[in-house]
Amino acid sequence: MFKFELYKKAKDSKARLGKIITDHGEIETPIFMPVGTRATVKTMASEELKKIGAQIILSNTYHLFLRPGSEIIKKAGGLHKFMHWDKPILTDSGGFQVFSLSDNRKITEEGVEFRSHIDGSKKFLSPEVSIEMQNILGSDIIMSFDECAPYPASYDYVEKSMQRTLRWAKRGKDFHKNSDHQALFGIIQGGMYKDLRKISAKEMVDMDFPGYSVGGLSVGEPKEIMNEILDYTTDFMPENKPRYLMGVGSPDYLFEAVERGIDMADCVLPTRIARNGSVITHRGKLVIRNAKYKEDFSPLDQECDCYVCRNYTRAYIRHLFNVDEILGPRLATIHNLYFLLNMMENIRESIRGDYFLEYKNDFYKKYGYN
Ligand SMILES: C=CCOC(=O)Nc1nc2cc3[nH]c(NC)nc3cc2c(=O)[nH]1
Ligand SMILES: [Zn+2]
Repeated sequence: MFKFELYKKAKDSKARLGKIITDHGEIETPIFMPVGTRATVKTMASEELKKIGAQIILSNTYHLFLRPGSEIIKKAGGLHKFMHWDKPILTDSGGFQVFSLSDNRKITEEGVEFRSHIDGSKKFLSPEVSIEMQNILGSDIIMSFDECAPYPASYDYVEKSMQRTLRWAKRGKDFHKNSDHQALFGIIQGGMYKDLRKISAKEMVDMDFPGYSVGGLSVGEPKEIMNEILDYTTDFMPENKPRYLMGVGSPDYLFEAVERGIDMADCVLPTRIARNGSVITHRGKLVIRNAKYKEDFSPLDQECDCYVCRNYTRAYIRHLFNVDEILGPRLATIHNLYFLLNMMENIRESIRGDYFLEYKNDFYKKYGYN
């Protein structure tokens, strides 16, 4: 099943409190979703993800389509069993990955021909192939096959791309049979052009998807433009369905998205920067390899109660990175994920108690945002 319950709308912004109910459990929103590109949130076992409070994780259809391939996932009984994760999973359509990972691709009305970035072999993705693969993965939320227009892009290019993405969405919806167990989201495109965003949103809403994403953002555009387009677009999205913004994951971008009515977000950032020693704390980001932490026996973040901050010191974690010990990236990943998941819990509390904007401003001041 798939249901979204809207609990509360903030008084001071478009922030809202909700709950998504799926076959594999419930998700309190607003939510941050850790990314597990190749059926693993890098360095994390699924039990550890549960312990730090992850309610839902992402995985990428494009990558799993190439390796291990749909046959093996099918034999494993689907992605939940394959990776031993029994909570909700969201998979992408493969669109964004094809456009960002493989070169010499050819986009036609039918779909996208491309060469695998692994072995250069010819591959083809289309709305139907993408839905079929996501059906095999068995994820609880699946995405329409779309084109994320590059930034910058001409009005004409974005208009044609957005119209094709609408036709692709319709084909995917008609092809998808398992909608009681796998909710197919529509993806609103339209680049940085408000009139195209309005058309895309209205046409997508007319197709009556159970949830919607705002695509084509966080692609290098200035933050102000992203916020303006996002604020404009969410006004055309139904209140009673989840709203998902892809590719957003630093504290400020998450606050700004929630403030503009977003319920779900994902990003590789917190786990990617953790692996090279960048740690998110309440006082800003710190680079743990820095020599100044050599004899600093305090926790990564004084105000964090995660497993790492309760048991390990900056000096020790700096040492691990300094000698390239694999425990270093693991501890930094646990902390960064916990930090964002816990921040989202605090955001939900602040909406519940009608002090979201105060919480945001306090957080920004301490973090050192302008
Ligand atoms: C993974 C989620 C499911 O999304 C899709 O199946 N398609 C899709 N993914 C995106 C991912 C993005 N990441 C960023 N910045 C890091 N911008 C993004 C934009 C899109 C987009 O327009 N479409
Ligand atoms: Zn911590």
